[in-house]
Amino acid sequence: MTRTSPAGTPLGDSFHVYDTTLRDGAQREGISYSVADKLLVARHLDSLGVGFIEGGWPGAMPKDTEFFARAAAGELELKHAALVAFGATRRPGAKAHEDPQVLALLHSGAPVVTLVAKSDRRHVERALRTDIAENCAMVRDTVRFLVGEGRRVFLDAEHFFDGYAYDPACALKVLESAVDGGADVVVLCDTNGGQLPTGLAETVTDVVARTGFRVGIHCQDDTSCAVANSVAAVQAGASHVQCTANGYGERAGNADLFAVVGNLVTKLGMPVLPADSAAELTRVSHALAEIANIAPDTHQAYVGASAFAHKAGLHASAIKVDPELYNHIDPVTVGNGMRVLVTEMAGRASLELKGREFGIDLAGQPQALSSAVRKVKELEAKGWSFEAADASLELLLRREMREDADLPAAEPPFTLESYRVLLDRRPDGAIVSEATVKVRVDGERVIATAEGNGPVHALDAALRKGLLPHLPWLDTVELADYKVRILTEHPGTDAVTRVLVESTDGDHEWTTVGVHGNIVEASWLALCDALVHKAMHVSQLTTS
Ligand SMILES: CC(=O)SCCNC(=O)CCNC(=O)[C@H](O)C(C)(C)COP(=O)(O)OP(=O)(O)OC[C@H]1O[C@@H](n2cnc3c(N)ncnc32)[C@H](O)[C@@H]1OP(=O)(O)O
Ligand SMILES: CC(=O)C(=O)O
Repeated sequence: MTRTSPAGTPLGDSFHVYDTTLRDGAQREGISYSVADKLLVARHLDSLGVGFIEGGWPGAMPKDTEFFARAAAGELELKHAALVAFGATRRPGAKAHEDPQVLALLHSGAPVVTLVAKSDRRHVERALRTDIAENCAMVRDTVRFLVGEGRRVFLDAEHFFDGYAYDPACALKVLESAVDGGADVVVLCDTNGGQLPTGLAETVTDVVARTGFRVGIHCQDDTSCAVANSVAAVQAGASHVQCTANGYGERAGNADLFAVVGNLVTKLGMPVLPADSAAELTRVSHALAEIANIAPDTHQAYVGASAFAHKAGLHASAIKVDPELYNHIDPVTVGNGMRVLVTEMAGRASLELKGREFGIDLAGQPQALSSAVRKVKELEAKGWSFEAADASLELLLRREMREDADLPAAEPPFTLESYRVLLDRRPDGAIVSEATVKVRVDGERVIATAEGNGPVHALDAALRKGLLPHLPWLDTVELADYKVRILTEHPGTDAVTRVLVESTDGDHEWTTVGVHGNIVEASWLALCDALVHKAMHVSQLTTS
């Protein structure tokens, strides 16, 4: 079922994108938001245009209570979203208007409250240790009290799918009690995350048909189907979808907001966010990963750095004709971009496309192209890896294209005569490396020696010392990262070392690779490529 407004404008209250990053997302092992983090997350989510932001459980945790207090005091001005306080119904045998946890929800100042309630008879009887009638009274009373106080109330029916399979009448009674009390939406929760899309959709269809209630969906990701389950629920009639940024959540997580919204917008044509928001999905996803202090998942659908990265040569050959042939959407729609990766799986098309990224037109150079493909495959078989080392790949391509007089030289601005590295263990236990390099630059023979805290550091320092008077731009170049991997995958042959060097000049970063049986030589090769790459771009700037 596709719900679109005729004008393509956001669906507003007829469809809810409900974010629970700050509550369910915070239940992920390893996440601990400060109050300032929570305010920042809420601002990002609001900028995206989600309808509801569940801020946490006021009264249960001091940080959540403070978050709502600071939001109410003016630190959180929401343009799109309504702030939601989450909490449980009154306790069995208590009065809603006297239950301190219910009062904390009211006093949070949030205009919307989501109450969690048991809807599986086994939970009611064994975990809550009460009967169905009292459970339903807890729901009805608490909703009615909060609605009477002017709050909009949603009900999260915990363990709904398991409960409905076990005792449907009991599960439906809980929903009826909520609606009787004045709840706007009853949210069917796959709390244990064990559902699969077909069965879950059947239940949603059934509940919508039997009750006519406005139904929402909340899916945990224990079968890795949270996104599929959420989308299936929407197709079956749910008009409120709960999800979290990047799928953060209890155990295996929750439905990923960016994939759920990506699917609803681009596959079902449902304008569930304001018009420009889809293009912000990638940026916001990465910003929220940063705040959670979790490295972004590069393979995340829609927003991951690899979501539109193509490695196989056959893919590239079709993409060369038309990118749509191998992309399920235009990546720009969700603020992402397409990349072509060059590895041993590359063909001529991969290198031609990659060349375009570097500003090199290889289309009319079939021989250079074939020779570059052969070289990439040979080197990758020996342990080189170009997919993470664009700068070395660019140099390789330019060297293959050396016939083309218009291209800047990819030749080193210096030539090596020799280098020597010494390791000195001093009497106090300190280990110091010393390197001497002998190079030719500007027709001069230069000999330079420097110390460093390791052989590669010393080598880098000696090279810079010798070259700096001749190549002043070297002053801006810094080694930003250095990664080493020992490759032992070729049985019967000696291990080789792969070194990746990331360099920066303050404006740009570039990565180069070196492979050799000796770690110092592997590092030297990567360092040289880094400097040659910079030199090439300096000469490009001065000649253009
Ligand atoms: C499915 C979900 O993810 S829902 C969100 C769950 N989130 C959290 O639990 C995080 C915040 N929780 C907390 O800080 C604490 O658990 C609190 C403050 C809520 C409760 O703490 P305590 O009072 O010490 O109780 P405790 O955590 O041991 O047990 C929960 C109690 O709530 C009761 N309870 C559970 N669900 C409900 C409900 N839907 N309505 C009313 N009471 C409930 C339990 O029966 C239990 O009661 P008991 O103390 O009489 O045994
Ligand atoms: C409410 C909730 O987080 C759940 O049922 O999983």
